[in-house]
Amino acid sequence: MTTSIQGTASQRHKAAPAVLVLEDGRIFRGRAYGAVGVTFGEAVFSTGMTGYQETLTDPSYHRQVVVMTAPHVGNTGVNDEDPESQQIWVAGYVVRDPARVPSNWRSRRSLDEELRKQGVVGISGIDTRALTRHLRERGAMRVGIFSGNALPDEGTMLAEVRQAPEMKGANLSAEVATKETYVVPAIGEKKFTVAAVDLGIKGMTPHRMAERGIEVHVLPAMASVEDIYAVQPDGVFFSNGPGDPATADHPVTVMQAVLERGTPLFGICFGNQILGRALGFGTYKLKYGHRGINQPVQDRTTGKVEVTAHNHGFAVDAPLDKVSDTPYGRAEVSHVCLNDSVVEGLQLLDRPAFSVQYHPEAAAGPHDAAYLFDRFVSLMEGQRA
Ligand SMILES: NC(=O)CC[C@H](N)C(=O)O
Repeated sequence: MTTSIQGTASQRHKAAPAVLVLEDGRIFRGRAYGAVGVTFGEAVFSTGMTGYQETLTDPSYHRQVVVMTAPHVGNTGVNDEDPESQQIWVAGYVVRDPARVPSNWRSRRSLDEELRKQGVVGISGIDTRALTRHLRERGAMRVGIFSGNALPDEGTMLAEVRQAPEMKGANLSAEVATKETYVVPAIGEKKFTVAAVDLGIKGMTPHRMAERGIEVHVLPAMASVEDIYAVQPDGVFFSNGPGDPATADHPVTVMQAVLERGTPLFGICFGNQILGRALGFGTYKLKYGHRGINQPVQDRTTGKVEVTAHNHGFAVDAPLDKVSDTPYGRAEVSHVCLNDSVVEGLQLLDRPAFSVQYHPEAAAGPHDAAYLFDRFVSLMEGQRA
């Protein structure tokens, strides 16, 4: 144990210098954390104090550099049970004060080690509170992290950041989704079959369905309507995922065909934005998004407030105060964020379809919204009755 403490401390002492450069010219200097190198992405902040493994492995974070507002990160190390996908997806990782000694009965290795193993460039030792306040004031923006002993001058780094692609207009689902269909079997007795379109799905989502007796066929992002109906689904699901929903034309068209047929439909996060578009609403980029595990959302059908996990930078532009007429019948905003009145859920009144912008699978996060998976089951039961 003593050796590992000394080892970690001396490694950190020796960590190469690192610089974080925002596209508006603001610069933070710290030390390399994880892999040494260069990375670019969209700078976003997450306020979750726990669940860093789930955050890092959520495919929706593809091409984003995540700033953790919690000052201590890595305290419980890295285990083999909590990842939400096969790899870390964040483009870069920004922490204030990494754990010197990870400690947890499930821990297999340190977070620093895992980031290095997976080639994820990070930075530590910077004022993440100041950085977060900056992003709140100026909005999410492009960022670069540069680490190593021979760094380019500031002007060169800034020019490189400004050449990196923006999140607005990015079409990324196919880069993270499965290439082949796979099946997550029902736990216990099988009651339903669901076709889940993988736009960047988190592992906990099919698991939450499997727990309810659903056999989940996870299909690639570019799956066709025929591919979906080939599995004879009782319901169709559209997952979370990275990128700008305004670019996701293929899933929108596919979803419209599902709505047309009246198959029970459920969407989470990107899936909610796809439903918004399928109904004819627009989407827009939020100034700095919602990312964390304690966002208050009101379910407008019951009036109940739930504390929920979020990870979204875009939102649906639908009217809060009226029922809308759409090509698939009447639709309404079912959930709303109590911090800023952003649309957090949609439901159709004449067809069995609904979606939420946040994460009822709760990985990580509170379980307040688990009832939404039961609502999906009720829709499928209703269709059979
Ligand atoms: N978690 C998600 O599905 C995110 C959806 C979309 N990429 C956004 O940022 O809003």
